[in-house]
Amino acid sequence: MTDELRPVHLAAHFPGVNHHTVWSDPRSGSHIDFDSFVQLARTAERGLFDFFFLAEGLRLRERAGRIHDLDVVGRPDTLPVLTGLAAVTDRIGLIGTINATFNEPADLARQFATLDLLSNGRAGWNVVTSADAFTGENFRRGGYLDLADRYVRAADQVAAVRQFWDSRLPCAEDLVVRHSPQFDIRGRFDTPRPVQGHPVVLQAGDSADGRDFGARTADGIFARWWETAEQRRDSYADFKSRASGFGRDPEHLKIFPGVSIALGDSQAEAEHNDYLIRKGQITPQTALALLSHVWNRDLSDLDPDGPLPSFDPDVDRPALVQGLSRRNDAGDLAQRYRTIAEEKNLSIRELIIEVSASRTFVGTPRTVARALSDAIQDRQADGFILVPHLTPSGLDEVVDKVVPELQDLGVYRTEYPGSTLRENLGLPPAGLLPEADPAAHRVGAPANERGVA
Ligand SMILES: Cc1cc2nc3c(=O)[nH]c(=O)nc-3n(C[C@H](O)[C@H](O)[C@H](O)COP(=O)(O)O)c2cc1C
Repeated sequence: MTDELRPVHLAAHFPGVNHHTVWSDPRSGSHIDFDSFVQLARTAERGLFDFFFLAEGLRLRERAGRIHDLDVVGRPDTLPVLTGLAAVTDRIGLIGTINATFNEPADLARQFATLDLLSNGRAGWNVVTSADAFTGENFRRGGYLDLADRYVRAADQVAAVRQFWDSRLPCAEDLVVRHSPQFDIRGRFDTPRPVQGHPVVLQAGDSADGRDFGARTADGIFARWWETAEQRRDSYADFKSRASGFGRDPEHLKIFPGVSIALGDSQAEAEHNDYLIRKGQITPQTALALLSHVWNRDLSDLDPDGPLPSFDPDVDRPALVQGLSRRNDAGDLAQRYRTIAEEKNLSIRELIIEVSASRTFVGTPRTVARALSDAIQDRQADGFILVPHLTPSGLDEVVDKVVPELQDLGVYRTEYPGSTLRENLGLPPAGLLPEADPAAHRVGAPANERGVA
């Protein structure tokens, strides 16, 4: 890799509860069969991606009290899937999104330590707060936790989990004690220490509190990909300066926005393909569902090929769509939609297709590789989480055609540089690392063998 150029990192997002999949494409496969997870993860590993990524949706979305019939209907639980993938992959990182709101530190610490052990140091946890009461109703405590407390608990949760990871084998010295507003723990950890010391922690959540939490605590951010280059630079710089403000080296906080790629043999063909993909994603019903979310009104009776509604969004009533972050900027967004629709004479569906374009890199493998690299050199991101429009074959072309171009540009690895996810991401060691001597893990080994002073 060329020294002066910043490297491009890539990750693979397995599509979940969303409208990214083009179901009308005959190549669309199952989002539930384990074979689909295996195929996508192995493709990403062939492309030397840093990690395979699973988002989390703990409750199917609903609109006006009914299941959102355009979503994938459920999916297998994150950690068992990643654990299964650990057995059929060798080098790629495995990052799972798990909320910090409804779980207990001892459980999370055991689960991610185990994934790290079984994958030989490839585990990562994407921390989300998912604190809407609707999701919370699935759990023992009901709605649970005001918005204002979400990140208080998340910070406490991650700190407690790391405390467990840092504790050693059962012995008197290693009581895990934590008395905090969220937890009252006096326990012991029964899982061997993670290979990475601390598995990698990402964070997703974009409010000021969310950004502060991520900048203070995480190794990386699953970030939004803003519409303009200036917004992306600002957002990137904001995360980095928050990290510096917390006394951290900003290079140790990696920014990974989620983006898509549409390819063609010429720019014109790529643009045509991109339009077909977005048209396949934004079906007439999806267009109306997305507009209903912004307007906070049920607009399913409108004509998707007709104009935007003349009335304004209803920002005062309870959220119509449950399980999806509410648009706090609905008034401004509706105004923007109107301006674009009027300027370009677009129907509802055409407008939603138009505004969904900003997340996609469109071009030939060569121009897309250059654009990805340019965004990294321009400090808009440190890497990308690629969201394919097809499962499980949606990254084949990227790996076969874009990765070699990135390598040609001198911005992409030709082999994995390390053996752990932390090493491959260029992150420093964290937490207590296990002793080289496996006997040190033996229960009953003398304290000095276990490294306990
Ligand atoms: C890029 C991104 C990805 C997210 N992915 C998930 C997810 O997979 N599961 C989930 O429950 N919440 C997810 N969230 C929601 C956040 O955890 C959080 O609940 C939400 O963004 C509201 O917090 P905020 O006000 O700090 O943004 C995601 C948020 C962002 C910005």
